[in-house]
Amino acid sequence: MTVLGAIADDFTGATDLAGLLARSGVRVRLHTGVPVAPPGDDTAAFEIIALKIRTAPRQTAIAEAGAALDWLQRAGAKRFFWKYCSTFDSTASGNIGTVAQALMQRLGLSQTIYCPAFPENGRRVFMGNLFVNDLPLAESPMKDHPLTPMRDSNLMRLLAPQVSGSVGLADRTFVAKGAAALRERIAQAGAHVVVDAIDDADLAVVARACRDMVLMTGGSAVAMPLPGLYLEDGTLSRDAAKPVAPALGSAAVVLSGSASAMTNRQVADYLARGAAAYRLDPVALAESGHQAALDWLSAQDLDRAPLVYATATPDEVRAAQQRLGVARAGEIVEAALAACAIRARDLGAQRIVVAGGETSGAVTQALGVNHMEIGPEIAPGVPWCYCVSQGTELALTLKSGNFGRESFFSDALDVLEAA
Ligand SMILES: Nc1ncnc2c1ncn2[C@@H]1O[C@H](COP(=O)(O)OP(=O)(O)O)[C@@H](O)[C@H]1O
Ligand SMILES: O=C(O)[C@@H](O)C(=O)COP(=O)(O)O
Repeated sequence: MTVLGAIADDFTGATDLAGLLARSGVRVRLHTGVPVAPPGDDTAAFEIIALKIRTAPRQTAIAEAGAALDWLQRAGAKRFFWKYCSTFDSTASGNIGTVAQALMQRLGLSQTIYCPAFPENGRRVFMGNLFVNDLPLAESPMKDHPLTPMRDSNLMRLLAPQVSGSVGLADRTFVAKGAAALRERIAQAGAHVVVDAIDDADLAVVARACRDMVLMTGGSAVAMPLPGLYLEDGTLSRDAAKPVAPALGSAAVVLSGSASAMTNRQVADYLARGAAAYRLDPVALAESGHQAALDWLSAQDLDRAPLVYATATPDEVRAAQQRLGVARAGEIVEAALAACAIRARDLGAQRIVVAGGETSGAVTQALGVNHMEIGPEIAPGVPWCYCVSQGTELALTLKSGNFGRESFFSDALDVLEAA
C-alpha cells in the first residue's frame, strides 16, 4: 500500500529523496516521468515520480505535477510530498510555490509547509533565511547557477511572487518548543508556511508536527523521518525486500554537465587521478555538433571510466551563455551528454555516473529509463540506482550539483564495486 506519494522537480532530487527514505529499510520506487500504465497491485510504500520541471514554463510544471498527483492518488496515496531543491532553486516566477499552490487546489487544502533544510549537506533555514554551509544562499556559489541563479536568501521573499495566498514563518523558537507547539504556530501562520530547521533534530520535530498534513513540501531531509514515524504508529510495516544489485560489466563512464563549485572540484580531482577526459565546449558544439565527442568516447577504454564534461567556471559559463543564450547553451550541453550516455551504453558501459540535475534528466530520458530501484548511497542524498535501458541492466547515479565530496566520481565507482 502506498503511504506517501512524492513528486520531485528534477531527477537528482528524486534520487536524493529516494535514497534518504530508503535508509529506513522501507520499499521506495522511483518512476522517471508519470508512468503510462496505471498503478498495479504491487505499489511500494513510497512511490516517487521524478519530473524535469524546475525551470519549465509554469503551466507545463503545473500540468505535469497534476498528472503525477493523479497517478499517485490512483496508487492509493493519501499523503503527498513536493520535493524541490535544498537551495530552493527556482526561476523568478516559479515553480516551487506555483506548483505547491496548484497541488493544494487539486487536493482542496488551505495550507502547506516549505522546509528545504538539509543539514547533512550544510543547508539550514533560520528565521526564514536559507544558508549553504556558512554563507547565506545569495552569497553562496548558487548565486552563479547557470539556470537558476539565487540572488536572495529570504525564503518568504522568494516564495511570495510564486503564490497568491499568504506567506508566513514558523521560526526556530517554535521548532525548539516541540511538535505540538510548532503545529499550533503553523496553523496560525498563513497558507504557505516556511519552517526553520538547522539540524536533524529540528527536522524530526518538523516531520512529527506535519506528519498528518496531506501535502508537505521541502528538500529531501524533512521527509527522511516520515518512514520511522509511520512505522512507529503502524501505518506502515517494514518491507525488507532490498533491491539486488544486477550483475554488471566493469565498463563505466562519467558524464558531468553540472557547473557547480563542488562539481568543478570533483572534475579536477578525477582529472588529477589520471582519468581520460573530453571537455565539451558549448560554442564548438553549437557550430559542429557532438559527433567528435562520440568518436572520442568510442576510442576509449571504458574499463577505466572516462569522463566527458562541460563543467566550467562561472565566467566560462557566462561567456558561452552570452554567445548562445542561456537556454540554448544548456540544451546543447545536455543533448551532447545524453548522446554520450547512449553511446557508452551501446559500447557496453553498465555503470554511468552523471553530475547535474538538468543533465541527469536529459540523460535518463534519453536512455529511456522509466523506473529505478534504489541501491547503496555514495554520499548523503546520492544513491546508486538500478534500472534497465533498452534491455540493458544499468547502475546509474545522478549527482546533484553540489553534493558529494571532492573524490565523488571515484567514490561512486568504489561503492558499486563493493555492493
Ligand atoms: N560550460 C557550460 N556553458 C554553458 N552551460 C553549461 C555549461 N556546462 C553546463 N551547462 C549547463 O548548465 C546547466 C547545469 O544544470 P544542472 O545539470 O542542473 O547542474 P546542477 O545540478 O549543478 O544544477 C545544464 O543545463 C548544463 O547543460
Ligand atoms: O535538494 C537538493 O539539493 C537536491 O536533491 C537537488 O534537487 C539538487 O539539484 P541539482 O543541484 O540541480 O542537481
